[in-house]
Amino acid sequence: MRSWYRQRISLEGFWKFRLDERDLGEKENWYGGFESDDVIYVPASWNEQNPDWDQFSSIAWYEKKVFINEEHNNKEAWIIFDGAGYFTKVWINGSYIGSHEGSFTKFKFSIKDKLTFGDFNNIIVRIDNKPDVHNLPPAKELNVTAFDFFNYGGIHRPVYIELADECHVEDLTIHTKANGKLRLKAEVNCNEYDLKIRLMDKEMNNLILEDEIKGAKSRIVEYERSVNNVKPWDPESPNLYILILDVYVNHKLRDSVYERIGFRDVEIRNGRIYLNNRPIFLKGFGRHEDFPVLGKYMYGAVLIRDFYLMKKIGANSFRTSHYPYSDEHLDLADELGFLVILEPPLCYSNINRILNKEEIAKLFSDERYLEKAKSVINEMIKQHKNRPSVIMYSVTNEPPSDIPEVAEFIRKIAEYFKVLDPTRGTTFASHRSINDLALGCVDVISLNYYHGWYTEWGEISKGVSIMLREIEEIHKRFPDKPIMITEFGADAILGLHSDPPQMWSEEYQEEMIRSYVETLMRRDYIVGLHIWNFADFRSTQSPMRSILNRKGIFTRDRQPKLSAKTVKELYSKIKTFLS
Ligand SMILES: Cc1cc(=O)oc2cc(O[C@@H]3O[C@H](C(=O)O)[C@@H](O)[C@H](O)[C@H]3O)ccc12
Repeated sequence: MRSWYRQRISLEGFWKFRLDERDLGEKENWYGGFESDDVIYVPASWNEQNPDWDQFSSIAWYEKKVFINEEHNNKEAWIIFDGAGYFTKVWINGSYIGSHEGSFTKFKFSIKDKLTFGDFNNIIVRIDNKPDVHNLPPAKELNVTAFDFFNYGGIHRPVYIELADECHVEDLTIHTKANGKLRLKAEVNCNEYDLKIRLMDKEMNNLILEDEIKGAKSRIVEYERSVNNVKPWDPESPNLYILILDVYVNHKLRDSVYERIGFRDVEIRNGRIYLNNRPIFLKGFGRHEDFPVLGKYMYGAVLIRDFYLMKKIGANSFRTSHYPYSDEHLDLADELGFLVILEPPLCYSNINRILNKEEIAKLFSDERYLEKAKSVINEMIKQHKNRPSVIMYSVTNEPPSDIPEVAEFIRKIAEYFKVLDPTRGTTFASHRSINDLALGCVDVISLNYYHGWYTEWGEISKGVSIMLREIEEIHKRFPDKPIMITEFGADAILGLHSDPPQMWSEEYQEEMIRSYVETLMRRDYIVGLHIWNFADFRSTQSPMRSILNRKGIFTRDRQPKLSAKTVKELYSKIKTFLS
């Protein structure tokens, strides 16, 4: 939910910063203000802003003074973090405001009672980024993690103060259909009010629908209408509309919020994914939010480059591997017509590095762990539920679901997704292949394969035959479920060449991607291919990685490797709509 009406005070810029490795800050009352000569920029992770902070994965404090005008007195005020973590605590003017766990979802705290209007206010943020096996995703040490990406810490995404009238919209859920059906559910914090609903084209030139609900008294208002002549949203024509909701009390405007929506249908049936009643093929990438110096912040210009590169290469989709991406990231997907598989930060690729089988079974059977997973899923869906680009949820990445307790966990969270959002399908990225016990719990089977890299290394064709045999076996077991390959690829160091193609060379990566795509693109039960990865990204230090994971077909600074040209050629042969 967004607003042009509410006022926002950006807290982007330089903040005072202090490392607190020994956890002294709370005992020494740093929340009232602290001494430090260090400066940091927000938004961006802390690690690469100073080489001395690069390997720092503990507690750090941020401080910034902000002037709040007298005119905002009596308003509702929130401090909103688009993403910070892992564990964030906030104080204003020495008073504790609240805490939040998790780095990749938006969270906010009401601060109106703590602000001083017409004066400066001191904002203090404490971030604890210590690895922990109970974190989502789990980690034991900076370089011993269940996930294959760098454990960046800090205020990674924008933070701001938002001011609204006491009488305001709390939440807005919008459901649409390609035939113009529009359903809306608003949660309004107000006693008696009128609502004005407007639908406009994306450019805001034409008013398509205007309606009113007079004399509403309840907190929840539902509305349904059929809109004539809407243009459906799809990757070829990503037609967006703006839905505006105004709240009036005694004819006076008190709040106005909006969403950018698209009219589209997604269905999974008969072994296919249908968009607007037409079967589709997902061609694209697993991605990361990762960029030099910025860490986990994706600057708008970098996102623009990424989306134009993805378009140029013929991709139509991506997965938010392995955590929900920023609003800006998904705004561009809505705008440029990318189909998104949205994934929460439940990533377990290397969990056996940090827990044994019994410990894994115990963790995944723990009710508190399930509740924590549900909580982050809830936040993720709340934030991105109205996006036309999001067509499906990947409930987890590479869980050890050959263990019955883990399969049961997946069944429960897949069910929870349906409770929160029955309009979208579910999948999860499995790397247990034929041994996975949870493949039947989701609508689409997604498989990650590295035969030819982690196994059958140096022997691509042997790897491809094994992969194909396993997929065919899975298809036999689940003949009605669509299958997509959510990860396949090989590391390549830019400029490393080899004839014949050998591992780590650009030629080996090119041959591996070509072999996988050419083998899989013509099987009619395969509904998507996502190459791992769009671009090189930073990972944990290990003998398996050379600072970066090099499976990108672009480098970390977005220059093409040899395989980029091949992917363009291959993807041009696959149509988005299969009929
Ligand atoms: C050691 C290993 C073997 C294997 O067969 O698969 C596999 C998968 C791993 O993680 C996934 O693959 C990507 C990669 O290794 O490049 C990761 O970057 C991605 O996040 C994972 O989904 C790791 C290790 C292995």
